Amino acid sequence: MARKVLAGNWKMHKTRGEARAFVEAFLPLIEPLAADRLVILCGPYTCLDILSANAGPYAVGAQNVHWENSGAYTGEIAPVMLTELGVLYAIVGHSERRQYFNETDATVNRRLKAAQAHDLTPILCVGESEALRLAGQTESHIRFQLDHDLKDIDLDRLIVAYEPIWAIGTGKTCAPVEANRIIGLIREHVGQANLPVLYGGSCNPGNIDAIMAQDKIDGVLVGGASLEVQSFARIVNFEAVAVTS
Ligand SMILES: O=C[C@H](O)COP(=O)(O)O
Repeated sequence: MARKVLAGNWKMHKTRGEARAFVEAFLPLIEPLAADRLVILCGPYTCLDILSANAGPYAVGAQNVHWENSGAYTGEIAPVMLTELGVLYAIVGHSERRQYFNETDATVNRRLKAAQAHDLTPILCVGESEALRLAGQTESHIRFQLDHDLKDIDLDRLIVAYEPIWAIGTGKTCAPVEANRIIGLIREHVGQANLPVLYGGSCNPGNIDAIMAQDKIDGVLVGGASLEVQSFARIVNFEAVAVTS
């Protein structure tokens, strides 16, 4: 049985001390972890060793990864620097990277390849802006991203996250039924029946059960609500409920 993925993306939050305090308080709330769940904590680079020291009930992820293993790339992080710290996953192509740091589908593709070459499982983020959604271009935009980002990528070692940009950090969650529909389209377009596809965008303790009740959603990528211990623990401990409509 494929495990449900509950991934927290701390973005540029938490000092080392704060990360240590989070883990100490978090572990008792999620252990013993149900066998059908995989928890991933994607902290800032400066916290990865702290997260790794306590890994087991959860796995450690990074928020990006470069395509070279060394070189004159100021501010970047190499795959081997992450694996040396026990990192197993790396978010690639997050909309904040695309929006603020000029990530393109070409660089996203290079990062995905490098991650896989070094046994990091990438979590590729795709999703449309509000303008694209209003223009009726959600599906075509996502298909374009997938076609370019996933060129020559091993589809057996990949997680995709559908993150509508208009739902990120806004409190405007995509309706679970609609997220389920888009996630179904993503899996179909990629052509990999067992591809894990997550939803991301204003997930919180109040909506997690409804999101996880959808049949095509394999988990969530959580930003703001993963920063607070009780909140992320409630998300990890989501209650599986049957879809009624
Ligand atoms: O990577 C996480 C997403 O950007 C979602 O962030 P959010 O849960 O704060 O909306």
